[in-house]
Amino acid sequence: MMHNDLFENKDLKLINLLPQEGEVYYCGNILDTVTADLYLAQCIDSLNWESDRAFIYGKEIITKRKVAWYADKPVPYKYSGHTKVALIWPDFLQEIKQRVEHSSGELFNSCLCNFYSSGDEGMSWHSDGEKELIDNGAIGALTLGGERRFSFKHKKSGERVSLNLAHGSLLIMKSTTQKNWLHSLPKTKKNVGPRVSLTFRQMRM
Ligand SMILES: O=C(O)CCC(=O)C(=O)O
Ligand SMILES: [Fe+2]
Repeated sequence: MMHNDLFENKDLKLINLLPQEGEVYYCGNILDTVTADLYLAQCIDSLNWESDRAFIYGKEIITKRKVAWYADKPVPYKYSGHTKVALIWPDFLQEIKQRVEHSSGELFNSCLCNFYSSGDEGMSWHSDGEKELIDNGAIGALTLGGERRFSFKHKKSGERVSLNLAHGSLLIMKSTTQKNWLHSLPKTKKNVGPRVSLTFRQMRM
């Protein structure tokens, strides 16, 4: 049995962490530690990790963070100014997707996977509003590995909201969150272990 099912367990009401113009829910752990450890090892060993390329002030850089992208079909997807083609789900990733769908009450057809090998890697302020994504579609982000801080910043007011993302936990961003808020995974000097995030998405396809 999973404990934090958003919609199955009517007693457990999740609170919207954003004060305005968006919806973010932290479900806490949806996987027990043993399962989360196993999935982390499988992700690190068998996902098709590649360095990401990004444009910073017009200059192309290769990120230390690695990414891999999976979907129901081999659809092209523009990310950081580059076009990638999605790979088809390995069985264990499909299994994780079903758990995330069950806990969030949402359906997903793609997943951008991120691998941060240490606290020296992070993700700077951005929102996930690519045109390939369904407008106001939900994103379900499962964390595996080292606990990290995650922050939101309102695009106009600069107002901030932060939380920690635990091993095996699920964060849901939905509604107008991407339109009105930026998010980031700050680097940290703390000695944190490797972290994988599986960000399940709803694409037009
Ligand atoms: O690693 C995370 O938790 C967030 C990653 C993220 O924001 C993204 O993939 O767009
Ligand atoms: Fe993001």
